[in-house]
Amino acid sequence: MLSVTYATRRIGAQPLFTALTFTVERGECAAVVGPNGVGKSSLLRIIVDDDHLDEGTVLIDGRTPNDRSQGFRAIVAAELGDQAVFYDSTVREHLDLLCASHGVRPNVDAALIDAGIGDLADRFPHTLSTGQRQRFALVATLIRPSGLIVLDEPERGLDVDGQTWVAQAVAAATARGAAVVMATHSREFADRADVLVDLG
Ligand SMILES: Nc1ncnc2c1ncn2[C@@H]1O[C@H](COP(=O)(O)OP(=O)(O)OP(=O)(O)O)[C@@H](O)[C@H]1O
Repeated sequence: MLSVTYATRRIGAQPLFTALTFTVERGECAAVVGPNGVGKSSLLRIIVDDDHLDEGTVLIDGRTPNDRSQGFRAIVAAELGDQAVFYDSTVREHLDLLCASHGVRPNVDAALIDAGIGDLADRFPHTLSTGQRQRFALVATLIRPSGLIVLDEPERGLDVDGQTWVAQAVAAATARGAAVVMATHSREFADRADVLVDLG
C-alpha cells in the first residue's frame, strides 16, 4: 500500500532523514518514532503530498502522492493536527458533510458514541475541549472510506480511555484492510505496530 524507498529530506543542508526505506501493507500499522524535531511530521506530510522528498520515492498503491487527484484523496485519509472547521456547523453536520462528499452514509451517531463523544453531536467543534476535539478529528478521519490512514500523534491530548479507543479504532481499520502510518510518542502504540520506523 505504502512504499518509501531511499527517501531523503533535507532542511537546508541538514538531513532530516537519509535513504529511509520501509513498506506498509494493507492490514498493517506502522509507527514512526523518534525525538522531537527528528522529522516524523515531515515524513507524514510528504506521504500526503504536503511536502516533498529531496531524493527517493514515496508510492501509494504504486503511485506518487498527488493531493490534486480525486483518486488519491479517496484513498488517503489523514489527521495531521491541522483540522479546519466551519464555525456554524455542528459536529454531526461536519461528519454528515464529509461522508456525503465520499458517497457514504455511515451511522455518524454510533461513531461518535464509540469515540466517547456521543453527547457532543450537536455542539460546534470550536466549543470542544482539546481532547474532545482530537476525538472528533480522529472520527472524521476514520469514518470515511480509505486505504491508507495517516495520523500524526493520535494520542495527542487524549486521556487513558481516549488512547484505548484510538488503539481499538486503529486495530479495526487494519482489520478491514486499511494500512495505517502514525507518528507517535506513545511506547504502547509503537509496541503494537507491525512496522517500526525509527528516525531517532
Ligand atoms: N518548512 C520548514 N522550514 C524550516 N524548518 C522546518 C520546516 N518544516 C520542518 N522543519 C524543521 O524540520 C525538523 C523536523 O520537524 P518535524 O515537525 O518533522 O519533527 P517531528 O519529528 O514531527 O517533531 P515532534 O516530535 O516535535 O512533533 C524540525 O527541526 C523543524 O523545525
